[in-house]
Amino acid sequence: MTDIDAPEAAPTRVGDEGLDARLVVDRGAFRLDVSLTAAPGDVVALLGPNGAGKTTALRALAGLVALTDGHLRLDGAPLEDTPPESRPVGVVFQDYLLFPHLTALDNVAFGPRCQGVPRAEARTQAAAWLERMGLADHAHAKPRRLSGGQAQRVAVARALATRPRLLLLDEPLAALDARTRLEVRAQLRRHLAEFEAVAVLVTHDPLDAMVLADRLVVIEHGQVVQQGTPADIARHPRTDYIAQLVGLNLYRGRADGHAVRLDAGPSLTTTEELSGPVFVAFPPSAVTLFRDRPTGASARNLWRCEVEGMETHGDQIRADLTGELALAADLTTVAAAELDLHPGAAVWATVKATQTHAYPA
Ligand SMILES: Nc1ncnc2c1ncn2[C@@H]1O[C@H](COP(=O)(O)OP(=O)(O)OP(=O)(O)O)[C@@H](O)[C@H]1O
Repeated sequence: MTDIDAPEAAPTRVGDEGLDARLVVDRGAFRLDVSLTAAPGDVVALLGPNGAGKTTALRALAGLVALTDGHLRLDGAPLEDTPPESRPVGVVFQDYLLFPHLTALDNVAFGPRCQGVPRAEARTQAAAWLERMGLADHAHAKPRRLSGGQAQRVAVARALATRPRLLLLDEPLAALDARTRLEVRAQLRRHLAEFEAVAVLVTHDPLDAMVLADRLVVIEHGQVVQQGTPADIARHPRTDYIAQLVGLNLYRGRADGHAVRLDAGPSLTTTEELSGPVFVAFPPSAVTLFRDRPTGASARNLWRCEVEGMETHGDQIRADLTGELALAADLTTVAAAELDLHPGAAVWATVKATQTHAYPA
């Protein structure tokens, strides 16, 4: 076909390379309806609260639950009717599910063996994967002799050894203690960066998602509520769940120049000049609290509140406030003691316009 014959507005076929899916799954009263596209090399994190549907989405991609509706294409090939074991998909489960009676090497060789690779060749490939994962010394260890971090890497090697076109990771770091997690997270990031096909991971942990993924897809109640780069989402959260996740106070309102009339009641002054529906966000650390109405302070961004609850984070205290405006405020334990903060205490809360950030809703 010449260029002249080419249809002018041919839609870009995302699905020809990489993942193109609309996953509709009914589970009793719950309906998952999530569209996902990703190019080879992309690492996508599905993030969301408990029961949002993340695992259901992953299981639908793996073929472990059937689609009620929608489609699933990988590199242009429809997969809806392909049984799980025949899909070019590698899965790393939360608890790794290594075969306890096989060595690390044989666990990893298992995948290529199932694909018909002769035994000796499968073991050579497995040894190379373990070497890449820094596990050459543990090739002959059984899973019970491996640490959590090592078992996790064997599970990743096992999934990668089948050369999947789609790698699925279900809470890949959840079983690890905090210190191991830090180390394994960094290693996993490197391996995912080298992986040339699509990777989709499910996590509760915003830090895992932000470190490991190029793109976050946030799911709530079975639907995608926001997607974008981690930086985008952290800057411009569009739901309460995401705002909490990234540690911001978030409000909806209507802007008229620098003034935003919040849906929650009061007005707020921002540095941005906008008009129409907006979000306004600011971090809890931007809030200053007073017991008495600050004298000489302008009435702008000053609200009468009451302390509803307090939580300690290291030497910081996060106070949850209700009243004219519900907000979270961070202050040092010293400041909290000086203010004699306690649940039920009446306070004045203020935030500088320069510390707020408004963006179109
Ligand atoms: N086997 C099942 N039968 C019926 N409903 C189910 C089944 N498994 C999950 N659900 C429902 O589907 C919804 C989504 O569950 P899912 O496990 O996908 O959420 P999730 O986002 O992975 O949650 P979590 O973070 O808690 O693992 C929930 O409301 C759950 O009750």
